[in-house]
Amino acid sequence: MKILSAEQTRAADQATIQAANIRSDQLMERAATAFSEWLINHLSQNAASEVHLFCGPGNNGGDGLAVARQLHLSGYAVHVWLLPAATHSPDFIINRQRLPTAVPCVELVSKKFPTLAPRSIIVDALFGTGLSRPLEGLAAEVVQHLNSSETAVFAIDLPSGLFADAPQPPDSPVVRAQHTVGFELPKLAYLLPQNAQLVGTWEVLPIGLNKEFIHNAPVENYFVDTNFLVGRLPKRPKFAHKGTFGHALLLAGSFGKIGAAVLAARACLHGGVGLLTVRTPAVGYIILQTAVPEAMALTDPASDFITELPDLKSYAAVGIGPGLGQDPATVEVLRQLLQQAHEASLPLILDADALNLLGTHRELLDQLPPNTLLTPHPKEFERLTERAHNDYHRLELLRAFCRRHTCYCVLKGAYTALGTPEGLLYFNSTGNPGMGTGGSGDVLTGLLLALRADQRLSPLDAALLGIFAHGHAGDLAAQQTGEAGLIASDIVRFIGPALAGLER
Ligand SMILES: NC(=O)C1=CN([C@@H]2O[C@H](COP(=O)(O)OP(=O)(O)OC[C@H]3O[C@@H](n4cnc5c(N)ncnc54)[C@H](OP(=O)(O)O)[C@@H]3O)[C@@H](O)[C@H]2O)[C@@H](O)CC1
Ligand SMILES: Nc1ncnc2c1ncn2[C@@H]1O[C@H](COP(=O)(O)OP(=O)(O)O)[C@@H](O)[C@H]1O
Ligand SMILES: [K+]
Repeated sequence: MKILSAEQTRAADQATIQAANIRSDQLMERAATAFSEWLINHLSQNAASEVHLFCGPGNNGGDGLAVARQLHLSGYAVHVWLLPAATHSPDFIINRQRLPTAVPCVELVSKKFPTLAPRSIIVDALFGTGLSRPLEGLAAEVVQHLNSSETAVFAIDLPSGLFADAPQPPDSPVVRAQHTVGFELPKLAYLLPQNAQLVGTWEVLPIGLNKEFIHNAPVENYFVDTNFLVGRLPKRPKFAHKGTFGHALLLAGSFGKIGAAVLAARACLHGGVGLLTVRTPAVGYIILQTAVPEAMALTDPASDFITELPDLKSYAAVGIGPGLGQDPATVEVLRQLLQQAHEASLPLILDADALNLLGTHRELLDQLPPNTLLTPHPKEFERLTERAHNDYHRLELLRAFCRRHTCYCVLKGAYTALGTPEGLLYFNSTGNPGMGTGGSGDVLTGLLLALRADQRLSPLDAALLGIFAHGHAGDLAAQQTGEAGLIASDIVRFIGPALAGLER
């Protein structure tokens, strides 16, 4: 799915109105109906005594008024509270007129805000994508009042005060919603950690926005769901053999961290690689051969760290980093790997300590072969770049980093973001907080290595499929283990089922 800017969302509205030959108030009615149906469905499980709708002067307020009418006609006890304004949008005015007189509708007055009965709910329809500046004055007071009440808030399109695709100044008032319900496509604001307490859980409802407009809209951000990827993983041909799927080399582990190599190796095998060779320090030999008999062990002469780069000529892709440690000899291995992989156009994946080494030896960043895939968590990313002021800034750093180094970079977390050399960002939709557990990232590296070794996949598809399947495997595992009980090995067990759903 594409993520449109606030401006493009308005243009999509207009394109839909023209192409479908409908009036703008008819499109508003669609949006309001979708929201009302969602809310009624939601409330049937959590009975509410009263619904209080707080409506602003624009189309977000117009949506709120249409929802108020629909809920009233469905038998709900509804109260409308209007934010006074000098001007109102035409569709606000139409829906104000359509509001049945039986619905109490009152203008908000400073310091005389309504006290809400227990078990009532709030619908926040003050401001949506048309927010043009931070809230102040009466609007800010209303937001503070809503946030201080114990009542659950359901936001239409955006929690009021939050910009759809830009940061607001620190401490500017924003509604804290339990749920945010948007239309057709997700907004960038939904996906950022800094907005988690404001947006709450979210979903988007289809309202038939013009497909052609969306198809042609140039965007920098995508939201990757099942539909986006399904069919992108090639099936394994009948007469395929292990050579078809590539031979991967994994350099991982150090004394005390051979487990990281084991996890990445298992994930790589479950990711469908044809052959896997693992380079660990000598201390890892018996552990690896015992824990992962399917992998070949190519042990380093040194006991505790990797100190020598093996010959690379048989491999289709190389992954380096999980549990690697940061011994000076390992830096030289990384330096040689970057150089030789560049010469041989060998796909590379860099994770964990390989990234930390890049952070302390920044000159190596200029040696990254084109299309290298890096998988930092935010702290590792900071070591490669700089400290971000906020989540939007971090995403711009990611875009710039990928452009500058012609690389793919996976910024891990909830809604993991993949940056591409073109400066595009792809946000992943799968995964759960149970995956915040040691070794989850090693599993991702192994899986990505398998997909990069498969020559049938582009670098972009390999990365997107790997990130999505990793999160989905975590979700499948959590159904059995619960989130707290989830460990990285559980993710590995579900890689197969997660990939199967994506096959062509
Ligand atoms: N395609 C879709 O997704 C569809 C979207 N739809 C709905 O439309 C919504 C967008 O509506 P919208 O464009 O009218 O903007 P909205 O958010 O109501 O605010 C604009 C008003 O607020 C005012 N204002 C702004 N900032 C302010 C501030 N800080 N403090 C005070 N005032 C401020 C601004 O005035 P001005 O900036 O001109 O001074 C103007 O009066 C969208 O979120 C969704 O709910 C559906 O109906 C149909 C399909
Ligand atoms: N709250 C979350 N929601 C979704 N995915 C998560 C969440 N927390 C962690 N993950 C995923 O788990 C993995 C953790 O990686 P990382 O931090 O490198 O762990 P480790 O270093 O322990 O292996 C990443 O792929 C990340 O996207
Ligand atoms: K709103």
